[in-house]
Amino acid sequence: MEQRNKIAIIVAGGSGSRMGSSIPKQFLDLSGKPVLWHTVNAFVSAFNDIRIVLVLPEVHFGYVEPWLHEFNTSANVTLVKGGETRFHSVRNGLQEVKMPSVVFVHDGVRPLISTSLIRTCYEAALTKGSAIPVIDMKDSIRQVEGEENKAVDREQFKIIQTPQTFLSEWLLPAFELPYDPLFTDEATVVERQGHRVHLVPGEEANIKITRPLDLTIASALLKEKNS
Ligand SMILES: Nc1ccn([C@@H]2O[C@H](COP(=O)(O)OP(=O)(O)OP(=O)(O)O)[C@@H](O)[C@H]2O)c(=O)n1
Ligand SMILES: C[C@](O)(CO)[C@H](O)COP(=O)(O)O
Repeated sequence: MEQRNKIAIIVAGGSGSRMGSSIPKQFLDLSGKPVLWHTVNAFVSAFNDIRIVLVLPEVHFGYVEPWLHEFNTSANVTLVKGGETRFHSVRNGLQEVKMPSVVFVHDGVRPLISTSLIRTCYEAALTKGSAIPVIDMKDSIRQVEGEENKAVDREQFKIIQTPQTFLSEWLLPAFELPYDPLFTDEATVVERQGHRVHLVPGEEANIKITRPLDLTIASALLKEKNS
């Protein structure tokens, strides 16, 4: 199979308002290392020829410099300034994609991503153009409209994860579209450009650290993973 350059855009440009911590959640401690360290480590462990683009608020560049050298030996890590929304942070990161590549876009706050899911996304994107990890819903869901609410069939819905992975020739033109608040992930942007996105099975453990409880869960999952 054809091989491609691999580039991971890890977005960590948010402020973590739902976490409510004094420093953004991507820099909080998770089992002795910053959350973001675990995320970068997963990509570097998946491929030894991957390039990492780390998108951060400029004021926080100093937070990663103490440990970045650990990864700069095996991977080439570039720091890029974050944007106003996740979409703008991804767009800033994409400026670094200058050659035909498979591009992973991953939330910096999903530190439990496995190397096998990263590799699966790469292979699927090579053949299908894109790979979007999804998991099933396990709760019942209801649609709320004003004062009314009604049950809906959860089999018709999936929970969307990252890394959302694409051939660069799909992703780069899509990110020239004007921003729309509905662009909460890359699949939505690429779909707006006219592509059908390809879903792959995600992982229950690939949680997004959003609120304080998620950090407790991530810590337990990491202990189990490393035991
Ligand atoms: N302007 C932004 C906003 C978000 N992100 C990143 O996108 C990922 C998913 O976003 P989310 O969990 O919503 O993070 P925050 O925006 O930081 O959190 P909150 O919405 O609670 O403020 C995170 O890794 C976050 O750092 C980013 O790079 N740039
Ligand atoms: C990209 C994402 O993680 C897929 O589930 C999600 O859309 C990010 O949403 P957020 O509101 O920025 O946390």
